[in-house]
Amino acid sequence: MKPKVIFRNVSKTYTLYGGKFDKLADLFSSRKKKNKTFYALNNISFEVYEGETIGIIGVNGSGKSTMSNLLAQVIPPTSGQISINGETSLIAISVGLNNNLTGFENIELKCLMHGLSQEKIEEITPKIIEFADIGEFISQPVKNYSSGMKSRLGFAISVHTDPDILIIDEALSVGDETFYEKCLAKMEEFKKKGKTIFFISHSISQVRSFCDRAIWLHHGKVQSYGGIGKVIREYKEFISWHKALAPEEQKMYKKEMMAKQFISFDKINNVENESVQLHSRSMTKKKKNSEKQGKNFILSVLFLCMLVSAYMLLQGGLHSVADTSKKIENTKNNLEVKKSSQPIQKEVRIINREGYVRENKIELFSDSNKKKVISSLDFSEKVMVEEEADQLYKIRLDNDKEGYTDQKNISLLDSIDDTKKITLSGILSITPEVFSKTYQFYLAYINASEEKIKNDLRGLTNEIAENSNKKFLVFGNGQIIFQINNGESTALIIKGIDTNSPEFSSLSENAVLKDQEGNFGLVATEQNYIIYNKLDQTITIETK
Ligand SMILES: Nc1ncnc2c1ncn2[C@@H]1O[C@H](COP(=O)(O)OP(=O)(O)OP(=O)(O)O)[C@@H](O)[C@H]1O
Repeated sequence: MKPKVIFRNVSKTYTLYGGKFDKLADLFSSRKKKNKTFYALNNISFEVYEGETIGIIGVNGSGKSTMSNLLAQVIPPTSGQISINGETSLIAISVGLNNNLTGFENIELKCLMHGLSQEKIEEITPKIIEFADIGEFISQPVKNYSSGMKSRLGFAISVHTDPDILIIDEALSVGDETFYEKCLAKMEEFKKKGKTIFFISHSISQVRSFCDRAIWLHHGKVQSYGGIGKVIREYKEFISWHKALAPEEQKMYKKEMMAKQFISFDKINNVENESVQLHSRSMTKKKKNSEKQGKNFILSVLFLCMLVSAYMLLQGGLHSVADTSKKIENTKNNLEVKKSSQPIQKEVRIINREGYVRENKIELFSDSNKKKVISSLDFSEKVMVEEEADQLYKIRLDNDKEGYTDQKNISLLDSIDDTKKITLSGILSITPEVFSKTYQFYLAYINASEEKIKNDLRGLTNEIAENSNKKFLVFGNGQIIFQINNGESTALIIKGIDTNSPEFSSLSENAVLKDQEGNFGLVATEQNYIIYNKLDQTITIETK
């Protein structure tokens, strides 16, 4: 039988920047910063056949969504070969639907993208609407939908366009039980037709009940691959081992694993400290022995060793790395699983107000225990504060990502003292001439569509995409940049600001929000917010 999907030594790397300002500095300045390359997936190989249902499991950040995006050909691999024989369709909560279009329009658009004729679209639209079952919302813009509704519509469209390969990324986790059962029935129908399904889920019971085989991803590598029973057993063993570690050991383990994702595994294989490997490895590793050790690699290993030594010293010889390994081996027999004490009921206050990040590079945690950092936020990033409990805010970002951060890191927008107003025309002397002479002309294009900016403005010299939703349009010698989010300009960035002038001091004195070090500030004018970044000598202008 011919494989439907083949992955051969596939890797996906990302360049990690310190923050949006670092990225801008790197893109536009001649002084290049040293940014890190991160392996989200490293050297992945497998084959999947017609009619198979493959579960993809792994803890947060292990590479599941990266894998689903590669499968759906939404992103290209950095290296290796992917061969896909058939039409793929990805269903994920935040992917594939255009937020500004209505449910109806999204149906038409997605069907057209799948190459369906107008006649076929007319035939299946009522079926999609019936399956999605979101009532009147079908004629509302998708941005007004709950995540459950998005998932319903996404699933309904995808299964009705009849793809050969269906990729379901956590999309069923937000639906209710009736919808979940309806989806399962549809997936069974798919299986019977001999179609291939990739099912990415945190729910082990869903994966077990539905999949034939599974791939367990762990820190960007295939930790186990094969029959569903075997893979789930190994994964669960790992989870119990990990849960039994003390919080400090968990942190240490994660740090070590992530450090490996920053350098080539080929290099690391030669000197990999076996003591931190998991006890149950079933996959075969390709050994490469003759790699030259580069300077960076030696530094990284030294750094790792220093970290380990420092940790062991601090803990007064708590455990050696070898001990940790033994501990893994003897998890079930010797380790006492720490029982959490009675959970303390925290009082939750509903906030639902917009806020600004008030320090640069604050940590966003995945849950209120603050164990896992999921991203870092830059000064002045706008967030929606949903609730507060125990001086911790639960916040939502523009891309619908949610997380927790300390209350002190966020200023609620309506609590910002907006009275210290200054005018934009009053600070033009600190901006480069190319902007100050015709600033009103440029300002008129904040909130304009990308298309309009490109049509109307001359001198576009560069276009830099940060991801599928966000890009920068660079004009002239790079001093005028429009930030585009989802096809619309959301901010105008001016580079080459004179930060030594008295006008800049007055700008910073009037800041209604400032970071502690005084490098970043937000200033309110009658119509705009101006965010200055002293380090990069930029101001970012947004409309209020
Ligand atoms: N565009 C990106 N730039 C930088 N790093 C990224 C990017 N996308 C993903 N990553 C990183 O790659 C790793 C794998 O991410 P991915 O979203 O694939 O994990 P996941 O297993 O789907 O996580 P989760 O279960 O939380 O959804 C993570 O460490 C993530 O931070």
